[in-house]
Amino acid sequence: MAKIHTPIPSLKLNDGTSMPMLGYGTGTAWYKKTDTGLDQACIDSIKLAIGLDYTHLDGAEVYKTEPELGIAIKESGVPREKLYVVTKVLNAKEDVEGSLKTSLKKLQLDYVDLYLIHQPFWAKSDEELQSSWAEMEKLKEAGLTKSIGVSNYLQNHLEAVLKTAKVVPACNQIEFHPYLQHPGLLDFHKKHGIATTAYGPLSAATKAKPGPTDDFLAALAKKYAVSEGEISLRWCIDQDVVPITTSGKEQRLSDYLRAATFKLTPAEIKEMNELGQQKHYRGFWGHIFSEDDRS
Ligand SMILES: NC(=O)C1=CN([C@@H]2O[C@H](COP(=O)(O)OP(=O)(O)OC[C@H]3O[C@@H](n4cnc5c(N)ncnc54)[C@H](O)[C@@H]3O)[C@@H](O)[C@H]2O)C=CC1
Ligand SMILES: O=CCc1c[nH]c2ccccc12
Repeated sequence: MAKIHTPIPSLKLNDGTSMPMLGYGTGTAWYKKTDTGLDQACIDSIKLAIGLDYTHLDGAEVYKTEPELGIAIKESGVPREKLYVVTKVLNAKEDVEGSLKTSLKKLQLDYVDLYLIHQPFWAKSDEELQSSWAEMEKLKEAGLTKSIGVSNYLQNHLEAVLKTAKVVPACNQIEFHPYLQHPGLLDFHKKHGIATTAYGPLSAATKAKPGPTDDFLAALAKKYAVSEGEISLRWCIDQDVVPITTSGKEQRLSDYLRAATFKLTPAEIKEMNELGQQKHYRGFWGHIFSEDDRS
């Protein structure tokens, strides 16, 4: 398949590093409940994504796909430094350094670009959030990761971390789409220089349908001659949010790169946001977040 050569833009993070503004995720479509051995389809899909020019690769220890990610990176032939590799520790109460070292071994890498605490819900107190963050700071200092960040943190979790942090989290990876816009949390991120990365970015165009954005998504897709998925990705990028998507389908992966080829107008973003606010949808962690956690 021919490559689309409009480069994916990068977002400058608060530690001076740059993050490619479209990620390929190895979680939802490839997640293994139990360790069933290497998944060749997952390896092939990651290699395909890298071949298409996806450089931002999102993993996590809990997905059990780090070995596949490591093999795909090796076999892709793309130099390590051209890739942006992310992984996550699920429960930062335990040995965070040991978790990262295990992940690096599985990934066959010396360092990751970004290491995230996957979620804050293991912590029973602010002190636990703060001491786990201090452990993350040591990993950055040791060069095992270029950047450190968090995922699924609410404003109160970030406030606790920031009280004692020497390094401000580089990003917070959250579920983000028109039906889950977190306006308060995004303002807080901006105020503190924390980048937002988005999982579930396609939700309004896929599993959260039908909904109030349906007609507008369709109209924008027609206007820009792209799919509703690409509109959803661009809606993130135009708000400085980095979407992480995934697909086992080559055509979809290739098409998503067209999100780099156009720009929504401020009026279109405003209208999408207003329509999206008429519905609430959360696809992940719903058993843990309360219905009030929409900020
Ligand atoms: N930090 C966290 O707690 C979480 C992180 N993630 C990360 O984000 C990545 C992407 O998350 P997703 O929710 O999968 O992102 P997404 O919203 O981009 O959805 C991608 C899924 O939608 C499906 N899809 C695409 N086009 C479609 C269409 N036209 N009709 C129907 N279905 C379609 C794809 O097959 C794929 O399974 C994960 O792989 C993982 O790396 C995901 C969930 C939670
Ligand atoms: O990262 C979020 C999605 C996900 C996929 N598999 C698991 C297992 C445990 C927590 C979250 C997830």
